[in-house]
Amino acid sequence: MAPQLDAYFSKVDELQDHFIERLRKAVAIPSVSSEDDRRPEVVRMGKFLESELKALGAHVEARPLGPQPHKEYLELPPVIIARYGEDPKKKTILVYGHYDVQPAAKEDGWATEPFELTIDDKGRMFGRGSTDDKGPVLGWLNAIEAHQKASIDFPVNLLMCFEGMEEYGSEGLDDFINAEAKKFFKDTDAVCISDNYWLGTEKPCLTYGLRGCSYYSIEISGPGQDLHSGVFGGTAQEPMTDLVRVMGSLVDTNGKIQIDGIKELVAPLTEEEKSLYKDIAFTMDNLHESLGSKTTIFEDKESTLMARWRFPSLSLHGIEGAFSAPGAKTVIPAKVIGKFSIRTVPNMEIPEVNRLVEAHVNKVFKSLNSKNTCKVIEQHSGKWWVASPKHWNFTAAAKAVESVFKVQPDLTREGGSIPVTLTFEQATGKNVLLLPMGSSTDAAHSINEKLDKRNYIEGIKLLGSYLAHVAEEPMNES
Ligand SMILES: C[C@H](N)C(=O)N[C@@H](Cc1c[nH]cn1)C(=O)O
Ligand SMILES: [Zn+2]
Ligand SMILES: [Zn+2]
Repeated sequence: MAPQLDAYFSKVDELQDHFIERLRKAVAIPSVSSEDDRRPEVVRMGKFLESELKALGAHVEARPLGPQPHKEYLELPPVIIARYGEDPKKKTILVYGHYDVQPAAKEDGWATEPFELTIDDKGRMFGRGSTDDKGPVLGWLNAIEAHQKASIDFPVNLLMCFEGMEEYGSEGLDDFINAEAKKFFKDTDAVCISDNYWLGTEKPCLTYGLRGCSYYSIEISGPGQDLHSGVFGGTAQEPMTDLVRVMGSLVDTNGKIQIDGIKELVAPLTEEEKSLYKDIAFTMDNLHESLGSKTTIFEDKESTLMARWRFPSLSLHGIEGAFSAPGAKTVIPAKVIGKFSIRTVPNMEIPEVNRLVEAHVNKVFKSLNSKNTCKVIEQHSGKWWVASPKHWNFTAAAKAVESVFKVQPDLTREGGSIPVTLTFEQATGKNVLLLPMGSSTDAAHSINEKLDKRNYIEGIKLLGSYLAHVAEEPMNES
């Protein structure tokens, strides 16, 4: 190992308590992008990053994105962009992350307060955003600080782009990235995103593919107001009765999407691709552990990985306007909005998926012969992404994994979505790599989200080591 990396790793170990305190401060800011009344907290989180970056000597700008589409009364949180280093002899790496989080409330079933970082005796650091994506975002800041405190020259110029709306479909960011591609991001040689997870708990991976996500709502309304079911039950057509039928027609218990035409859009599976899955370090036990049960659709790892990475899935998320509190309220909701999303894969095109979804919902609703009104709305869509893992950007990351974890990483795709990945690739024309920090058991988006202390600290080493290897890799584009 290069002596400089050795010194860097030691400094990261020495500073670990300080880095955990930084994460504690970040988790304490409930920057939930999907809740209107939490918007000031999202802005506060952006300001926190801005001041931490300034303290590290980075050039920082908070760029406004204007009003939120469909919610013009709300300003989008700013994108925090920063530059650390401006040496023309060094490569320039653009890193992206998000500082917003999914909603969380103790009543949802959290064992600890979601916005208080709580560390247990196994070194698990619980808190909303710990793994998605505050830990990885702070990882870049921590890497800068460890270089400074170890008096090691920073190996690259670092451009940073941290957004506050990722969990709400990255509203406004595509236009921003396209507008800045030839300005703030013009020197970019490669892009790195740390916002996904290892497949298991022991072996790191490099990720070269993501599914897209198209999110819809179905709005069914009828009565002028909520009704007493004793007075109106049996006399009024009920929106909820229609909605559960329409939602129930979208997907079956084994995850099979029931919308005509969807499966025909999926790229056929080749024999060569099929053979890739058997060598991936992943077991059904890994899945059972992260799932918290054995209620899987498939019994084998190959089918499971394919279902997660290269086939579409449709998930039902919830019903707005429905009675959901404990107890037994005898209400007939007047208007209900069902939410679902489709994870998309090559070669599914967004407009075609939208057309098939709309046709299906309208057909099923019509078959109910209901006098209620039904509308399907596309909330947001992001396209799938698949890149070449043979690029020097991936080679540098693989060497970094070996230097920190002493293993060769698996090359994986991911079931989740990071809509701007493709935007960065297209806008900069450069290779994008996903370099995860967290593990499969981190429960991102769920209750009891956590990041293991080991993943955080070794992850900071990984990010710094990646930058050191990037500096040394010849730039043969492939
Ligand atoms: C993988 C990433 N950490 C993530 O959680 N992304 C979200 C992004 C999203 C939200 N709506 C649509 N896409 C996800 O995959 O759900
Ligand atoms: Zn994320
Ligand atoms: Zn997320």
